Amino acid sequence: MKEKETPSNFFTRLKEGLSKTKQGITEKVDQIISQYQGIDEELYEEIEEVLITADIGMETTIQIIDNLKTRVRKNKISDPQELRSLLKEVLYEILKEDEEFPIEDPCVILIIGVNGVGKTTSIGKLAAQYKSQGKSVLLAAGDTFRAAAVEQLDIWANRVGVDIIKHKQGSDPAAVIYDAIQAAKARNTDILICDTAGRLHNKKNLMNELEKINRIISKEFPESNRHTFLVLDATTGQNAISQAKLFSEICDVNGLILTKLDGTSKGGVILAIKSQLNIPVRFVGVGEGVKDLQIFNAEQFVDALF
Ligand SMILES: Nc1nc2c(ncn2[C@@H]2O[C@H](COP(=O)(O)OP(=O)(O)OP(=O)(O)O)[C@@H](O)[C@H]2O)c(=O)[nH]1
Repeated sequence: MKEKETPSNFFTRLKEGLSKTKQGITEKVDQIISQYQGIDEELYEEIEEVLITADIGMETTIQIIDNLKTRVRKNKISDPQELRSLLKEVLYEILKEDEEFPIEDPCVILIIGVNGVGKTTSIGKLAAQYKSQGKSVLLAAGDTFRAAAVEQLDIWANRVGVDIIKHKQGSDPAAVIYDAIQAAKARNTDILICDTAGRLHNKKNLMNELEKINRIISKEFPESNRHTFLVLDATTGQNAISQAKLFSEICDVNGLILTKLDGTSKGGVILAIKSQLNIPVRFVGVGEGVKDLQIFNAEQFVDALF
């Protein structure tokens, strides 16, 4: 029997996916707190160490500790046990979303990111989600560089039951996007999701390629709503931040998909990403299953951690 998707099993999957990050942050903080009778500088230092080792990064950790201290002072708190809920508040403040995130049809979503971060899988999962919401979805196999990329996307298209526009390996990605746009317009497709190659070591080429693709979308599909989502692999920790910085220099990234949060204790990197780069996290990947890509919700995320 097919499992029915309810908010509670959605949250359970998020919670399970974040269990290692929880062990690395919250459970360690709990252990430390339990050893203290009062709040002093040593306690803050121990918490600071936990946050840094959980890949939250120095800058963001300092910000968190400062906020924590301010709240302790303001609320005249002396019991270390109360630090827990204050820390939860501080993390929520960093992660909370203030923008709405509408996907209005027709829409073109460009998926960018280096190889192996989970681009193809995320495209498949997104396609499945939108399809289940009754949207028509078309995929464009714009990663013509890597041998198996088109094949992999094709497998996802079949699995999900959506159409795909593909050319031979080595062909011009911009030509694939051009054809996909014509097909999307002719078929009245709601959402066109485009894969791209992630050759970050060749920054100039990548920049040219993305510029060309963007020019084609602007010219051929000006009426479309556009999103560029950068896919980052949470298991790479601080490396994910460098990738985000580099990609934002190359093009306008207006959303992040943070994958593989399950199986890593480095999920704290999401806090560094949110506070250091001004790019909203839109989706989080918490498993390999088709339903394991969730719209990011700060409140749920923090609840799952505590
Ligand atoms: N555990 C887990 N695995 C994931 C998640 N997202 C993707 N993966 C796995 O990560 C691996 C790489 O994913 P791909 O989608 O092939 O990555 P890609 O970025 O498209 O890579 P290239 O096609 O090489 O550019 C696959 O084995 C996926 O199943 C996730 O959220 N959790």
